[in-house]
Amino acid sequence: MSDASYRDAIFSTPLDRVARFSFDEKVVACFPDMIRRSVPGYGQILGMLSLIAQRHLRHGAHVYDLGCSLGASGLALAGALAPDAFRYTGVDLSPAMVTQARQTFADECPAYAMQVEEADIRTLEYAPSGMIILNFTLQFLPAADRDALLARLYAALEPGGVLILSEKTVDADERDNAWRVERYHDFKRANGYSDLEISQKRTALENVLVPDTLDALHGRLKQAGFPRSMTWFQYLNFASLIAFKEG
Ligand SMILES: Nc1ncnc2c1ncn2[C@@H]1O[C@H](C[S@+](CC[C@H]([NH3+])C(=O)[O-])CC(=O)[O-])[C@@H](O)[C@H]1O
Ligand SMILES: O=C(O)C(=O)Cc1ccccc1
Repeated sequence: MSDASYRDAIFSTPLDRVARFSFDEKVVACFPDMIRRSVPGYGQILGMLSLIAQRHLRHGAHVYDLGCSLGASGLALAGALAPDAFRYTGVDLSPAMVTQARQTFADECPAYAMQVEEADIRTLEYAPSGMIILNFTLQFLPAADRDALLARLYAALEPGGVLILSEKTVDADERDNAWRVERYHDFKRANGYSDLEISQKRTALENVLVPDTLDALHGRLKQAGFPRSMTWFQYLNFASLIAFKEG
């Protein structure tokens, strides 16, 4: 069964050497469980994405979902909007994610215009769009590539378009950061992860997921050309921002 989803147990046994985290077949097989148990507010962010789309998208506009993984944002949009309300392009670099996302759209919403491309979002040629979603993706790019991508996305947005940027964040203040990270680990423990799983995943994500501060994220958006951005959601060290291209 291609769309079976398993409980995330990737870091549950002691590993001699913890490899860098990667979005491979093993992660794909348990990804829905992993992201739901590891990202505070993930479901609420997806729910709000479709309400934001309903308010901001002109009828028939194009939506990009960059680093779409299994296409959860696309499914949320298709669950709330009519088939002719939008056209969707999900983009991901992981072949295993792309294969599974395509299958999910074919099974779950065949009447909708849902495309999935296997590509690097840093080099893709962008078509004009009304909404661009970066749901926990920018954090995986080398820091040096982030501003250039955001500037290209600003250019691709139509006047009146919006960018949604969800990210794990870090606090500039060390004590605040320690408190938030400790409560995040409590959140993971409450969701069934052991101390070993928490610690090995933390090692696997070192230098792979490099979080910015909220201030740095707003600064990047300004630098990219966005005259206005807001943090519309925050839960511990996870946040979602909206940036507007005035039209
Ligand atoms: N350069 C790149 N180009 C394209 N894709 C990339 C690149 N780098 C990483 N990715 C892809 O970005 C995704 C990040 S997960 C997004 C969750 C999803 N948005 C969700 O709402 O479920 C975040 C997480 O797991 O925390 C992975 O699928 C990578 O393959
Ligand atoms: O689990 C973590 O520590 C996270 O930061 C969230 C996450 C979720 C899914 C893949 C990678 C990171």
